[in-house]
Amino acid sequence: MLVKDVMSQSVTGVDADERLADAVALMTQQRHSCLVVVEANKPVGIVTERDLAHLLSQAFSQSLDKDMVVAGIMTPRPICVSESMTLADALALSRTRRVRHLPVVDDDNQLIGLVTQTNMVNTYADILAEQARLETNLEELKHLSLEDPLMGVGNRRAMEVDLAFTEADAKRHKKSYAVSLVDIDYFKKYNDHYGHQSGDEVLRQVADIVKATVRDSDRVFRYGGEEILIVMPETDLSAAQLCIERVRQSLEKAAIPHERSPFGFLTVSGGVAAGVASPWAALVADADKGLYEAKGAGRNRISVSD
Ligand SMILES: Nc1nc2c(ncn2[C@@H]2O[C@H](COP(=O)(O)OP(=O)(O)OP(=O)(O)O)[C@@H](O)[C@H]2O)c(=O)[nH]1
Repeated sequence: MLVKDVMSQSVTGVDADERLADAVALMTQQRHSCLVVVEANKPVGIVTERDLAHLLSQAFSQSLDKDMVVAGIMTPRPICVSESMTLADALALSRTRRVRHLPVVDDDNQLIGLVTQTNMVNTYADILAEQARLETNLEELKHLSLEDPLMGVGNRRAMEVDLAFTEADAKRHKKSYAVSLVDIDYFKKYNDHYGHQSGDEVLRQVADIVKATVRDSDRVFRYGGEEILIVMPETDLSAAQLCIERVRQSLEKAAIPHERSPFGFLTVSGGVAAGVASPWAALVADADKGLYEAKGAGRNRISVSD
């Protein structure tokens, strides 16, 4: 935000030898809080309400000279700024130099506007209000977001929407759909041994391998923690088992070192379930049972719950 974005171009420039009475009349008429005194339109002074108040206080003690000229009360050498100065710098200047009015000049020092402290503070208040509004929007957007930022796959909310759609579609077309839960083996030990940050990196790596292995029509979601859920539309149980077995083998081939696993590298276990008219929550529960059995049977394998 620059000075030119907030400055007022309605600024009263007066000659230093203009009659003060006329200048003040002009100021009142135009409802300006200051006059910038110019010589060939170059600011040479400034008369503010404060100067007039000072004059008024003198008027109580002595009679006013009716022919007094503007130069008689102006503050000489006003602090001028260029229109390309940032608002923050202009505000800082007005605060440190204790001036509330900054004439704005061009490269030739010609008066082109005026920026006041009130202008600037009001604009900042507007910016802060706008910022607060944008932050609220961002929070809402994050909430509405459908992607898990760590794994770069769909989040649980996206998963539920997708599963409901896939279930309805399978029922309508009387075609089987399948789900699988895939879980990294000994992941707690991985975190403990390599650190949580490496754990995060490996989660993304595993998600990438899963995405690259399944069919384009299959969809991958983070179910929670280190568990991944795969939705396979138009897929029966045996085809789903083959697909998830390929995922397991892809992980084996990637041979990501895991010193604390008895396999020596990172492995996954999986459970698979399929059905035509089954509610998706029932299929996910069956896949979870299969996963539990695969873990119990020694890990690095795929199971189907009976
Ligand atoms: N780095 C990292 N770790 C996570 C994240 N989410 C969950 N975890 C960790 O994943 C680990 C899961 O541990 P467990 O449920 O005991 O499973 P496990 O150690 O893989 O054991 P098994 O599944 O039985 O082979 C916990 O230590 C969690 O802290 C995450 O986003 N990042």
